[in-house]
Amino acid sequence: MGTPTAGTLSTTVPPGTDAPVVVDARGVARTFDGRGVLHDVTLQIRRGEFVALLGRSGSGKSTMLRILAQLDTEHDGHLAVPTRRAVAFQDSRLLPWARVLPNVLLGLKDAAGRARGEALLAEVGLADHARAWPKTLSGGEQQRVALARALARDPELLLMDEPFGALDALTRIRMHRLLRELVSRHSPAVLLVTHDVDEAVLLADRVIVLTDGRLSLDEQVDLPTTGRRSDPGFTALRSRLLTELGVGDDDH
Ligand SMILES: Nc1ncnc2c1ncn2[C@@H]1O[C@H](COP(=O)(O)OP(=O)(O)OP(=O)(O)O)[C@@H](O)[C@H]1O
Repeated sequence: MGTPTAGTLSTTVPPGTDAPVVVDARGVARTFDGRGVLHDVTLQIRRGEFVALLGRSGSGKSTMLRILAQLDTEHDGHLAVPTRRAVAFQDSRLLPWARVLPNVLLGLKDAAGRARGEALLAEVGLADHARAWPKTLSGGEQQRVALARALARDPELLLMDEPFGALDALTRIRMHRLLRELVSRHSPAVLLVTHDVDEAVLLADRVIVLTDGRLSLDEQVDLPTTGRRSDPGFTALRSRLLTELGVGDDDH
């Protein structure tokens, strides 16, 4: 159970969870031009755990994600992450000169990988768009392809940075549903960076908050997976998180 604290919080896993640790970050710190952006971040994520990372703009969320993705290795502290990891960003980053299926299969060399890629494209409902060019797809469809591409790598760790940030509200709801299905089927550990408190509480098993580069809250989401929004605990947790982010309920 997490408790809001002012200083650095060492994150722990729920009691009784004995799944192996897939992300082990201890005392991670990052400075840019002498300015501290992340300070002493300690975070463990276990196999199959879905963690949402919230924080105000500039709190260091994307910096943390880039470090976990090892796109940024210029940090201090200890970090262990699995080799099999995948990243999805707000823009789908599909290669414009390759059709949809080749985008999903990019870098997958063996037959099993290619079969997994084709199956994933079907799972995101886009098998009939296999030969389409990315630019002919809607934003939501492009994100579905990006998800298929990420999961085709059979990642132990799926890192997502505001993947639904540019989508309209209805498409976002459909993407939430799809992501939940995909994650329960493929069980990667997930770190989802989001601005959206509702998205975090709807999707995650655990929510963490970065405040000025420090983990300031770490809380299990103890809510049923279906009908979550209508559970009384939903509003309570949402409200605690908004307070932690410095936004009153009335402002939202
Ligand atoms: N490559 C960089 N060079 C210099 N400063 C950087 C660099 N990357 C990030 N920063 C700074 O680090 C701080 C945290 O940035 P970061 O992108 O991690 O925040 P964030 O929480 O993801 O914000 P947002 O929600 O607005 O995307 C910001 O002040 C940003 O300007």
